[in-house]
Amino acid sequence: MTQAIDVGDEHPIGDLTVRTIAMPADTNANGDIFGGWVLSQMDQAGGIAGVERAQGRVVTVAVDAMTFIRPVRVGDVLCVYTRIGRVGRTSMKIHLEAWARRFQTQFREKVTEATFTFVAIDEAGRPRPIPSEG
Ligand SMILES: CC(=O)SCCNC(=O)CCNC(=O)[C@H](O)C(C)(C)COP(=O)(O)OP(=O)(O)OC[C@H]1O[C@@H](n2cnc3c(N)ncnc32)[C@H](O)[C@@H]1OP(=O)(O)O
Repeated sequence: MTQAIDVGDEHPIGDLTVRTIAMPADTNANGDIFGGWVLSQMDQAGGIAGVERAQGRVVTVAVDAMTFIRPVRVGDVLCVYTRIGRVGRTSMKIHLEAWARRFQTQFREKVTEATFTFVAIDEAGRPRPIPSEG
């Protein structure tokens, strides 16, 4: 695979957690990809990072500062990067960035960013303490 070229001065921050392709079924009436589809990919990426950090089941409790910066189009490869932020007793903030590698090009652009809060839960769905790292 050829190296991506980031458009502008910014580069992705965090671990690449989800990488997927935007398909025609995910479009809105404008022909662009639904914001909800992108949000869903970010939620899944946050869930993966959250389960790893919390060593078990987590749920999304809040989505903050969701910003849609640029549209995603059919054929773009969506790459979601995650970074664990503040960890509380049972909850944690996960910072997410989604970048689109434009269809059949090397160019990659940041399309969305957000901070999600996940809560670690037990088998009964009740909050449980997040283990310390390591
Ligand atoms: C509706 C849906 O389907 S959304 C998609 C999937 N998500 C879900 O189903 C989650 C539904 N929500 C829940 O099950 C519950 O709200 C739970 C289990 C997440 C939390 O239950 P609560 O009774 O609110 O727990 P509690 O008040 O003890 O809070 C637990 C932690 O979450 C944090 N928290 C609760 N609500 C919020 C919020 N709106 N924003 C940020 N953090 C929050 C608390 O500060 C606490 O963090 P800490 O332990 O690190 O200090």
